[in-house]
Amino acid sequence: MAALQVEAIQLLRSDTPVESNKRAAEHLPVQSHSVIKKICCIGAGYVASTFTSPTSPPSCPKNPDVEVTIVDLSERRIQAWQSDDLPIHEPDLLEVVQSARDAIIEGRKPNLFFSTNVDQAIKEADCIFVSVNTPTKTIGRGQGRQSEMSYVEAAIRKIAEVAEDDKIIVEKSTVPVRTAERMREILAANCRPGVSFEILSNPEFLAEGTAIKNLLTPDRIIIGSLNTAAGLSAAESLVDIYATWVPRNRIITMNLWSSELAKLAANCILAQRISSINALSAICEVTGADIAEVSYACGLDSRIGPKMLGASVGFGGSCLKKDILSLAYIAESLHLPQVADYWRSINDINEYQKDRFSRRIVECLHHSLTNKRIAILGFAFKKDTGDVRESAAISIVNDLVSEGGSIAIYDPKAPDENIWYELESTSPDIKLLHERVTIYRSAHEACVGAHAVVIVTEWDEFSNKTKAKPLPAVDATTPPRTPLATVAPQEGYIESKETKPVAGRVDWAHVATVMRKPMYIFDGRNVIDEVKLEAMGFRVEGIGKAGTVRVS
Ligand SMILES: NC(=O)C1=CN([C@@H]2O[C@H](COP(=O)(O)OP(=O)(O)OC[C@H]3O[C@@H](n4cnc5c(N)ncnc54)[C@H](O)[C@@H]3O)[C@@H](O)[C@H]2O)C=CC1
Ligand SMILES: O=C(O)[C@H]1O[C@H](OP(=O)(O)OP(=O)(O)OC[C@H]2O[C@@H](n3ccc(=O)[nH]c3=O)[C@H](O)[C@@H]2O)[C@H](O)[C@@H](O)[C@@H]1O
Repeated sequence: MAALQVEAIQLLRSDTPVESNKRAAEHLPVQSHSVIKKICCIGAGYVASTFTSPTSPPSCPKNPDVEVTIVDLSERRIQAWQSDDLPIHEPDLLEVVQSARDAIIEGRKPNLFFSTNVDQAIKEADCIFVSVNTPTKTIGRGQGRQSEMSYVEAAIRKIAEVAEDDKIIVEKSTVPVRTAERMREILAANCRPGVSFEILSNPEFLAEGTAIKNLLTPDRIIIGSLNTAAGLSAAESLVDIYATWVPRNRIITMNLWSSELAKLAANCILAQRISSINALSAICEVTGADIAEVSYACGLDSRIGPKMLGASVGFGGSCLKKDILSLAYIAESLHLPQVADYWRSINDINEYQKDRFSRRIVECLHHSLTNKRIAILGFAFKKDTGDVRESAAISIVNDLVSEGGSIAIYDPKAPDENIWYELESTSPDIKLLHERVTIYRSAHEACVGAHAVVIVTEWDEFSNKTKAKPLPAVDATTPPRTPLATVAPQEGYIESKETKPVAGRVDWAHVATVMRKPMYIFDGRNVIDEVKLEAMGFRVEGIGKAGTVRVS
């Protein structure tokens, strides 16, 4: 039997019948539920940032008695969480963590702890969040396509091994649908006699760069459970925790499998919107349509909405690509090849977008980068994070190095070691990479002697647009007075009459004095007001805007 078929049968095999979507709450006797007092979060990565605040004052004064211990196998990560040099860059995160640390000084009971003592934290907790990484597999069957579940499995085995009493286990990591069933099998086979576990799904929807905002005012909290009395009771215990700061109507309980799948679905739909607009950007570049205006026009339809429609050099980050791969693999395992192809095409367009951008740079620079210096502004996969995982910058730098260019990188937050790690693990020639690539401490330094500047991340400091209040809501019955062409569609931006450089931002007039001529800017994020910069002598090539060359 084909391997995939076996897997499909395994995936569909169910020791318990597939629970119906209808909540059983109204059919089951109302049970009292336990009160969660001690939480353990396994995995001290990005998602752990969501555990730093809500259960600790002042953000949530109603939860002062709930203790949270965040554990990790990595001593280095835990030490960083305990210092002022946190392991991740996230706006407002340090203040939140410091506020929890200030508890003792202010006479409050400390309730946020970081530790490498995983066993002890598991033993003491009544609720354990599994927040470990689930990257795409790099070895074995399903490599490059399937989610690597070994970290989740190790965490579950550890819980089974050390737990001495009943626990609620919460899937916080993004996992394939029906993972909870596999967890249940592992727990049942390995736990101590008399100990029982209830598994909930509570996917995380934070976006990096806005983690604290998403935490404090989430669009929704999803809690999935089995439709059993014990499952519903565990879900209610978790609802109680969130309900101390999230309005009750935003906390949605549902069937376990729906919750697991909803997380993957949400990321795939978000990525699908970006690939849709990026596919349209290619049409804009050859027709004279402007992707910013197209996106704005589409986003005004209330059924579509304006978010996640920003054309770009391609989406990055640790999750969108891998979650699409995971969903496609699940579809394939379920013998739904058309469904798998549909989702994979979203990643295909993303690769195409990155490749098109690299080729456009090379073609504009007369098909050769030999003896040419290219400044790369931004290496993180988006602004307000230092995370470089799957950033579009990785393939662009590798492409430009292989074309003979010398590359000068600047990013305000991405750690040098992470930039090197990503480049080295994808480079076809590491020696050449080190000969050709240098990382600089400022955008101005990186631009000295450059033949071209490539903006890969939309950090505010690279933009020459003035950030202003969002555009007023449009009354559908009255046409806007401002002609569309002068309304910048990116949320929160309007055209500025400002000509002087804004403090803390790149001084493009200065950059014009240090670059080689002709001066190209390849704006992979459309953060540049090209009219102003072209007046200074730059040639600006934006995404989805008619440019010098046609790249298909
Ligand atoms: N990064 C993000 O913004 C979001 C991530 N997610 C999902 O959340 C999960 C975690 O993501 P990140 O926080 O980005 O991962 P990460 O890679 O930043 O952190 C995971 C941490 O788990 C630790 N770990 C792995 N196995 C362990 C074990 N057995 N015991 C103790 N610690 C262990 C690792 O050392 C690492 O520090 C993934 O499934 C991801 O898809 C979901 C929403 C947002
Ligand atoms: O599961 C996850 O990890 C998270 O993945 C994404 O969050 P994140 O990857 O942090 O950031 P996004 O804001 O979604 O951006 C992803 C990529 O798309 C790009 N993007 C975003 C928006 C847009 O309009 N255009 C665009 O190209 C960004 O620059 C970035 O490279 C989702 O937005 C979160 O809801 C989800 O929880």
